[in-house]
Amino acid sequence: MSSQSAPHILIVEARFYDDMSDALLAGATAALEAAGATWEAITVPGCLEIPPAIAMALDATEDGGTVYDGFIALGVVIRGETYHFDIVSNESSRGLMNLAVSESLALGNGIMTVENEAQAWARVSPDNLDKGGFAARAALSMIALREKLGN
Ligand SMILES: Nc1c(NC[C@H](O)[C@H](O)[C@H](O)CO)[nH]c(=O)[nH]c1=O
Ligand SMILES: CC(=O)[C@@H](O)COP(=O)(O)O
Repeated sequence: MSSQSAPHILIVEARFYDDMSDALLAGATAALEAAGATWEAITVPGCLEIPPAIAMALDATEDGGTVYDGFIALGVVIRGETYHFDIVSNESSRGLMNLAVSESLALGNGIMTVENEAQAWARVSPDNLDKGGFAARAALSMIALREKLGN
């Protein structure tokens, strides 16, 4: 991205909880639009699918597809009765971190890993902790950093 053009962001949202996903997306897009960034969003079933979706987008870019200056991962993981919470939480985070480091991605991680719905709502709501907006601002900050570093 040249310093004159607006950053273009890919939002990958896991709509496991539709209403909470709406809140995260509202916060993230409000932050992007406030910064003058453009964005597009794709949806995956759950947070485990977010890292491979980003990898697919990167592959498509290499094949002449859309260039994304940054990425935002949005989702909610709520602990249930089994170890699956740990798998979904830890593996989605590991996948995102592996991609971000290996591909030098400007990535904001807006995946909430919480114990219950009350904790989730406090974090997804744009008029509360607004973690969707925070993830968007993190991605934008990393784009600016990458520009400053010259790559
Ligand atoms: N329990 C939650 C999941 N589980 C689904 C996985 O993310 C994945 O889609 C499935 O294992 C098929 O590969 N996903 C969430 O995003 N949030 C949850 O609370
Ligand atoms: C985080 C999850 O995968 C969770 O929703 C699954 O619930 P459970 O552990 O009760 O199967």
